[in-house]
Amino acid sequence: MRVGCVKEIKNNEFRVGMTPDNVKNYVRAGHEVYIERDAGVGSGFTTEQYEKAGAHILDQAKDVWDKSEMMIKVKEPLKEEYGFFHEGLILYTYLHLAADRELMDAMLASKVKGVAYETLIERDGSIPLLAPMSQIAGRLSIQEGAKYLEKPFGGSGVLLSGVPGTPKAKVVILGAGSVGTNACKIAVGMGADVTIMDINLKRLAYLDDIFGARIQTLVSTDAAVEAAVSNADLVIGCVLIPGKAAPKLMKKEYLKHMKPGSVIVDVAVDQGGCCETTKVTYHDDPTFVVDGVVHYCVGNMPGAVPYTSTIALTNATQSYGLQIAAAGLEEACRKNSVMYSSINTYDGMITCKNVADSFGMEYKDPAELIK
Ligand SMILES: NC(=O)C1=CN([C@@H]2O[C@H](COP(=O)(O)OP(=O)(O)OC[C@H]3O[C@@H](n4cnc5c(N)ncnc54)[C@H](O)[C@@H]3O)[C@@H](O)[C@H]2O)C=CC1
Ligand SMILES: CC(=O)C(=O)O
Repeated sequence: MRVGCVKEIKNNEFRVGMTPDNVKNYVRAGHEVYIERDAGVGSGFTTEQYEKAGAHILDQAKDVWDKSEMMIKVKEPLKEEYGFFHEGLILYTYLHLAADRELMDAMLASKVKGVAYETLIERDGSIPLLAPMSQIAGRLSIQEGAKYLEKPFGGSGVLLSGVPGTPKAKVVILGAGSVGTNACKIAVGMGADVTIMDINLKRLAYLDDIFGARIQTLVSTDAAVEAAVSNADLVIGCVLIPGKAAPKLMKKEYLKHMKPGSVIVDVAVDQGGCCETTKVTYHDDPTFVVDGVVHYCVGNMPGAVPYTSTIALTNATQSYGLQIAAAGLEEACRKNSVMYSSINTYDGMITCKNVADSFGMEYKDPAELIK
């Protein structure tokens, strides 16, 4: 298969979809790989390394898109890239379509086969292509939250750990999945007073086993969320229903009961966010204030640590990518049926139920389309 990888063009996005090591493995498997010049420099990989690994280097992104039967990216394509779509192209990347109607319409119109990292669900319920970035975003969420609690950054001036004789900061984490668990780990490590909430009792039991008496676990109900966040210094929003727009657990009215200068990091912003007041921000201007509460809503948080993120992401994406390249998307799904869950658009149809439901549109079962 002809496989391509372009430089990411999202604001302050330095990750790349393939490393030189990945290129080597695709080439070894008999595929042709096309890389845009300088695609990997932000992550520390030179064009010479890609060339040495066996890639064809092209100067223009358009040429890479044109050559590719499968495009391996990190972030959802931006408007400037929609014109490069062509019928039958396999687009293997994060898509987050429930939060991006325009992208979905462009993919349907051009009959792109959209394979979304974030909806590939393994038999045990895990989301292996989302997990590594969730681990990173979860850890970063506390780092960023701690920074924006500092007075010069608009925060209330609370140190997460406190010091002997002062209160610790109260951190409330909404969602106890990959992001939540990693946020919890760092917040506990930094000595904060941590509460983590979820609707999944098994997840709460797991965290209780891991962290013991160092954290408070709570079932997430409207009343429990309202009570917990009204005392919080830092709220991390990280709930997910794969493919769907995030549920709005944090109502605007709750902000009035929060302390001025407290901080919300809405990691779930890529699925529309779990706060009513969330709007997308970027690394170059990551925060805004509503009712005295600082909001950090960056949709590509791992892009800030591209060296770690690119390696972590491609460690996970390579094996599924190689399966697609070897057999074609259809045969790869027949051989490994979990891959159906990753197909969001196919031949002009929406093939992820939660994406279709988010827009009230028709859903087609990919397993029926690809027999
Ligand atoms: N902004 C960024 O840069 C990044 C954002 N993310 C996003 O973070 C979000 C969370 O991802 P993961 O932790 O990997 O997902 P996950 O599936 O591991 O965890 C989500 C948790 O939310 C819980 N949940 C669902 N509905 C809930 C509700 N009503 N109340 C309380 N809990 C509820 C689920 O039970 C689950 O435990 C996703 O939207 C993901 O795309 C992930 C990585 C980077
Ligand atoms: C999950 C995602 O969208 C990201 O890592 O940017």
